[in-house]
Amino acid sequence: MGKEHRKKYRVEFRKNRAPRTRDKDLTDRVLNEEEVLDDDLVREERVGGKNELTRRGTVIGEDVSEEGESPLPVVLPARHPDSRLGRVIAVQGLMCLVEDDQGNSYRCVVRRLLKRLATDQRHVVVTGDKVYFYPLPENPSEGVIETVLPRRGSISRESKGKQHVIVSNVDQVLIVSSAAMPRIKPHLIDRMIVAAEKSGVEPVICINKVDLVDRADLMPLVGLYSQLGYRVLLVSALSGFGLSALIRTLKDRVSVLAGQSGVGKSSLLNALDPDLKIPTAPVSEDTEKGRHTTTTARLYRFRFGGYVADTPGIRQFQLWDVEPEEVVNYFRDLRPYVNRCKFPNCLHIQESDCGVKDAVADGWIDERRYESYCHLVLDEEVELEEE
Ligand SMILES: Nc1nc2c(ncn2[C@@H]2O[C@H](COP(=O)(O)OP(=O)(O)OP(=O)(O)O)[C@@H](O)[C@H]2O)c(=O)[nH]1
Ligand SMILES: [Zn+2]
Repeated sequence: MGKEHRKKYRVEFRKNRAPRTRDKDLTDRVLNEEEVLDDDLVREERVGGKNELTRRGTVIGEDVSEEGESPLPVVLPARHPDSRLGRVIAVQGLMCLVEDDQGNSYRCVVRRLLKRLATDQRHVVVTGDKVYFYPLPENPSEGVIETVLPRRGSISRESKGKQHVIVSNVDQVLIVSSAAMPRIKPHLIDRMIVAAEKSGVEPVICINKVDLVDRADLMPLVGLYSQLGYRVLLVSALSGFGLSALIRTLKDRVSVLAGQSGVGKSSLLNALDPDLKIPTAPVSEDTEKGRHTTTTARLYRFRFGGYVADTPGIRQFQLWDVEPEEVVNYFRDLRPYVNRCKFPNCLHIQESDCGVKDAVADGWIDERRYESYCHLVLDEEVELEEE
């Protein structure tokens, strides 16, 4: 993708740096308390077919990672007796805001041992992480994060060869576009599908403003994506059409809404849950140089259950550093034909004896999808102007 976008993203990143924390007292208190616990390690053992967390042979908690996920690290920091599961909903400097499953929130610091374990990561804990934490007895609204559970479906950006996670454990990206004003841009949808697939997050295509068009006109597009196995939702924030289906999709999951400006992301969130207080005013730009700041997103809880992750940068959910050879892997309609190409390093653009191009010519692959593929491989910008 073009340098323009990357640059733009970085600027937005800087704008959103978290304020410096004023919670030195809490940090100090916790660090002192930790000395006692640091050498008391917990082992993960397989007990009765499940991964159990044990301290000196006693089962103290069950591994909550789902089947097929990477197992927890073998040695984990000790569990505090009051330890419980929570989800990080925001990271502000050294503080993390953690919510338990009842929706109570705690301001937490990260245990020092945990920080030491993560050597090459700047942020040990990021928004979206599932963690074990314990509240402090002297102030139950404050706590300490002990363990971060394995992540999956993280949205991250890459800079200088390193990956920076903006939000972890995202279940789905809602690719929001509008049926009109601005007109629908299938190439942009394809681009965001690739970004979602690369992140390991399920893309859901959401076409807003269907009140402005005849829905029958959208059917070819809906059919195309449905055939590829993607969920497509037709909605209108204005008329309320399709909003109950959208609520069912968002309920109890962590979602990101992405899409170009003006398609109605804010209007949709407002229509779904007017109590959702997502600030829209741009954060003032910080020009301080030489200090690295990473913005992570923030999770907002829907009143019907589930979260939406948001930060201005995340809405322009873009491709970061997808190599040309990699692109075809994220086009599920092109992928089956690559083994028919003569050249193993075929990019399916100019090469002869190309299985993908043959499939396009024979009508097995939608031409427009193939064009999207070519745009992405050739690093061409998708038309973004308003009509
Ligand atoms: N007709 C119609 N207009 C809508 C609908 N949803 C949003 N709009 C209008 O579209 C415009 C843009 O909506 P926003 O919600 O600000 O769009 P956004 O995607 O959040 O835009 P950014 O904040 O710039 O990313 C507003 O004028 C809305 O009133 C809809 O379902 N139908
Ligand atoms: Zn080929």
